[in-house]
Amino acid sequence: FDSNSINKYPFPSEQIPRLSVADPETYRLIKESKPVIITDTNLVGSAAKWDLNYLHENLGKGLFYVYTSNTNKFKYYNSNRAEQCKSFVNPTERHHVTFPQFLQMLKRCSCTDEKVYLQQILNDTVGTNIVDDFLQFNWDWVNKCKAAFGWGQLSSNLLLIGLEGNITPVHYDEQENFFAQISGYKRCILFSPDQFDCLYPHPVAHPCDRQSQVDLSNPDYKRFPKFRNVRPTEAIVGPGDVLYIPMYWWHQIESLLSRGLPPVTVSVNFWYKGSALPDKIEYPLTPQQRVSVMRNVEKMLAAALDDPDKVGGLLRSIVEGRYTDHALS
Ligand SMILES: O=C(O)CCC(=O)C(=O)O
Ligand SMILES: [Fe+2]
Repeated sequence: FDSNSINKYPFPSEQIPRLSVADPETYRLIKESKPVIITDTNLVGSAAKWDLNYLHENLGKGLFYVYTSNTNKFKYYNSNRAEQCKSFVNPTERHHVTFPQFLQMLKRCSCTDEKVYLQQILNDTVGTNIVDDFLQFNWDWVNKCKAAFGWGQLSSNLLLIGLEGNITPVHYDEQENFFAQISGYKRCILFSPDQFDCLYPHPVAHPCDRQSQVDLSNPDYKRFPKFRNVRPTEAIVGPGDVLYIPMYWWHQIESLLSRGLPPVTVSVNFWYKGSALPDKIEYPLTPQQRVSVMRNVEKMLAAALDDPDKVGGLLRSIVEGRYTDHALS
């Protein structure tokens, strides 16, 4: 990758450890819900040949979700909620197209400022060669991890084909993630769930639930003063690397400029449901459990008031002058 293409940010960061699949330390970190780059897993080795030509020939006639953006940012939004919310302006446009149509869109990008990003959950419309490659993923290893960490079911594998320079802005997911890089390089900037207050996510009922309101490249410190305290941990993943993104960990993912051709990055993630609650809750709650509690409170209020716009006012009535100035004593 081209190191000149690495964005500069106004915060210091640490490096995510990079460890072998054979190193016991890898599993200690995953057990503690800490990010780690795992090398030599051969998790998606059978997909190393998934370049645009091979995918074109083998992906089949199904339809793919492709997003277009007039900036290089692809902020996720819930399209059902976006439709209900009149004042919301979609940050990207979503298209449902065949793979050849996606290739056309990629070609067109080279002469406009528009960027495209294919993000499609792998399904049974793919051709037999892709099915064979999929079956040769290192299921033995991931299944062992799933069992060892008590994770729930594999919920999906998202295929991501992005253009260099594409950015997925900072957000968190409610699932465990083995993020497998196939081709090209991505910079992954992660923030632990205890930095919730610094990252100011949109309200839970908002179309951009789970996304931070802060633009990392141009933070509005007036609105988001605590963003000054963020301390991420980051790494660059390349072909063959697997990044463990723990549930509720914030992440921003940036496709770096490649020196070679074609200028695309290919990744497949493995999203797993989190582990079941322990029999006995221990206190203090973990930062992850705290986020989960906050989400539930917001959801209950939105449902009870039957109007997400009224949640803020009610929360203010509870808090202001009552929990703001005094300790409980
Ligand atoms: O690779 C990307 O651009 C985003 C991936 C992501 O956010 C995820 O796998 O959870
Ligand atoms: Fe994500």
